[in-house]
Amino acid sequence: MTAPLVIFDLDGTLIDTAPDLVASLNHTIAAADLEPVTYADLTHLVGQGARVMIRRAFELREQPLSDEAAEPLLQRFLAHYKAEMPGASRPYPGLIEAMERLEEAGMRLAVCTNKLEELAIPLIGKLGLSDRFVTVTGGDTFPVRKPDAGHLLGTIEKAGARPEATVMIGDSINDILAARNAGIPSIAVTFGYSDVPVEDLQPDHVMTHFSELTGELVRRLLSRETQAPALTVPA
Ligand SMILES: O=C(O)COP(=O)(O)O
Ligand SMILES: [Mg+2]
Repeated sequence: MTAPLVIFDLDGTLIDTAPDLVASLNHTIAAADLEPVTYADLTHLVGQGARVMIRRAFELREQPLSDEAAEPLLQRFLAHYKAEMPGASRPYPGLIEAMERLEEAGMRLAVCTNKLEELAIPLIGKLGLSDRFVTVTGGDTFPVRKPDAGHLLGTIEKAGARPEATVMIGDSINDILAARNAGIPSIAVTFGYSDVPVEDLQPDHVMTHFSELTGELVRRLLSRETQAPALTVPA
């Protein structure tokens, strides 16, 4: 039997990257004389990677952005973000202990993020987390990205795991929809960058702190089909 796999989203789930995303985005859009964005704005901008984040910032400020103008702005963002990395970004409280618990329970861990690989992989490395994950896939690893099921299924395949034995943990609609599209259980964290209450996304479980993440919880979510008959009311 293959070991269960727990897949984590990155921004807003594993790592609190918001201050650095806001700083690099504001550095980027300042070149086009756009007003800086705030943390509250970020919840509407983040989720589909840097290119989309820049485009959404222009939409927020009701400014046009041509494809030709977007490319140098993306390069400006990447250069700034890479130069500062890891900046103020830190793992969320309790993450390391939670990962250790899952490893001790015989589970394997992976990352599935819409962040570009060239940002995600070094960031995880600089925070000393690389050895924890069997694979890290980014928004540009496959032809599709979250919420497309292909991103999660591709991550599962790279990890040598099976969809039936995988749980997804994330902070946004992209993560919960990707899990639903791939037919795997999802855990939504409340401490990330969702622009709606995560309960509204109807994940299989809601988590307010990593202290709640145990092997027992993962196993319970994986066996939900077998649990379902026990919940039916006898005639
Ligand atoms: O950087 C983004 O826009 C999204 O990244 P995430 O998928 O790790 O949340
Ligand atoms: Mg996220």
